[in-house]
This record gives sequence, structure tokens and C-alpha cells, in this order.
Amino acid sequence: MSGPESTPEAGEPPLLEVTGLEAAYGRARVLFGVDVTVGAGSLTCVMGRNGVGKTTLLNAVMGVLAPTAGRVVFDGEDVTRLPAHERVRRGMGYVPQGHETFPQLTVAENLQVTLEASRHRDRGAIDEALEVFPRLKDLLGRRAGFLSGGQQQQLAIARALVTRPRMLLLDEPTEGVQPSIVAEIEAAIVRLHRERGLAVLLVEQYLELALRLADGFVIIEGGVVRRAGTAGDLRDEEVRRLLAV
Ligand SMILES: Nc1ncnc2c1ncn2[C@@H]1O[C@H](COP(=O)(O)OP(=O)(O)OP(=O)(O)O)[C@@H](O)[C@H]1O
Repeated sequence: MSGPESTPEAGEPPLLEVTGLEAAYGRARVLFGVDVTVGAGSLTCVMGRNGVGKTTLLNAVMGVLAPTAGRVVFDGEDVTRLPAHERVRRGMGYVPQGHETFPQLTVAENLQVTLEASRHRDRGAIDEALEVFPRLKDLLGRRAGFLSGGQQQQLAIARALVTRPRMLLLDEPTEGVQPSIVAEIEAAIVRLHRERGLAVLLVEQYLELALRLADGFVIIEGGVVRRAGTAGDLRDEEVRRLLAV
């Protein structure tokens, strides 16, 4: 029988709905009306060559950069004008490019500071985050600045998890990370997404990784979405052309 009951997700609003987003640095316009959606529990990959505006998109979605036009709706609420910390309270967890941890603080202190700033303040959230990255348990007393790039990236994701997000925004989490830890980070994203049901908006340049992880994707070029689709479409020739350096 056809009808809404044959497609259970039909009619279910996405967790994140970005429409017509525009952003600029001074007079330099970077985004010209970008639409992206992330369904509850699904993983959308934002792709595109260097400098096309992927980080700018995440910053604007998160409220780190004020968009010049467009709307960001999270869980049915228009959050376009809310500051970033209010978006975190509503369940958006952000891991910016370059994994900005506090270098002078230990791993434990980095997690503790985030917990104290979060609404729930449930210590169990730190233990849950450490379960995702068990390697960090042996490094709790080490200053973040002395961790390897890959370990810092794990700490940055763990910090975002401490706020108990429903959605993670990850900006190139495997960039500059040694291969052994890339595999751990990928496995962690898979677990968070498939087992814990977190929605993910992932900026990722590498097609192979996107092919393994994504439910859906958008490719940005020149500040607009050139192509959007489901994971299967990522195998298209046009997609490869749009991503070729
Ligand atoms: N703070 C800033 N001030 C001025 N221009 C900026 C700033 N940040 C980024 N830009 C410019 O905006 C454009 C988009 O940059 P953005 O970092 O969003 O691209 P990206 O797709 O994330 O690139 P990459 O893959 O290299 O990280 C680029 O031309 C960049 O030079």
C-alpha cells in the first residue's frame, strides 16, 4: 500500500534545516544561499575543494559567525540569532577545525571545564566521552598542548560529547592526524552515529571516508551547493570531478 506509512521517515522534520544561508567576511561574500539538512540520527557530509566555504558554513550554522541572510532551524526552533553557547545548550556540539583545546590544561581539566560550562553538569558525561576514546584515559594528567595532533582531535571530540549533544558538527576531524588515529576517529564517529544515534554534519574532503560514513552529502563550490544527494550518488563521475583538485 502506498502512503505515508510505507515511508516511515516521510514527513518527519529534519533535526537541522539550513536554508538560504549567506555569509561574508567584511565585503568578501563567501556563502551565497546554502541549503543543508541533517535528519535525526543521520550523517550528512559537506564536501568541496579548499577554500569553497565549508568551515564558514559550519561557523555560520553554529553561530560563531553571524550569517548575513538565511535561516538555521534546529529541532524545530529558529536558532539563527542565538549565540553559539545557546546552540550548545540545545544540543549542537561543535568540533572546529584545528581542534581548539586548552593547551595549558590537562586532559582531565579540559573535560571538567566543559562539564562546568554545560547545563547538565552530570559527571557521568565525562566517563561516557572517555568510553568513546579509551586512549585518553591514560592521558588524563597530561597537558593538552603536549598531546599529538590525533590525540588532541580525540580530546576535542570528547569535549563536545561532554555537553551531551544530539548533533555533532565536525570540521575535518582527520586532517593532519596520523593514520593509526584516523582509524580510531572514524570508528568513534561510526559508533556515535550508528549506536548512539547522534546526527552528524561532517566536513570531509576525502571521498573514500565520506563513502564509508555518509547517509547524504552536499558539495559546495563557489559558495553554493553544486550537488546534493544520498551516499549512492557519491560514486558518480560528476562528484569526482567536483572534488578533483
Ligand atoms: N576570517 C576570515 N577573514 C577573511 N576571509 C576568510 C576568513 N576565513 C576564511 N576566509 C576566506 O573565505 C573563503 C572560504 O574559507 P573557508 O575556510 O570557509 O573554506 P573551506 O572550504 O573550509 O576551506 P579549507 O578546506 O581550506 O578549510 C576562503 O576564500 C577564505 O580565504
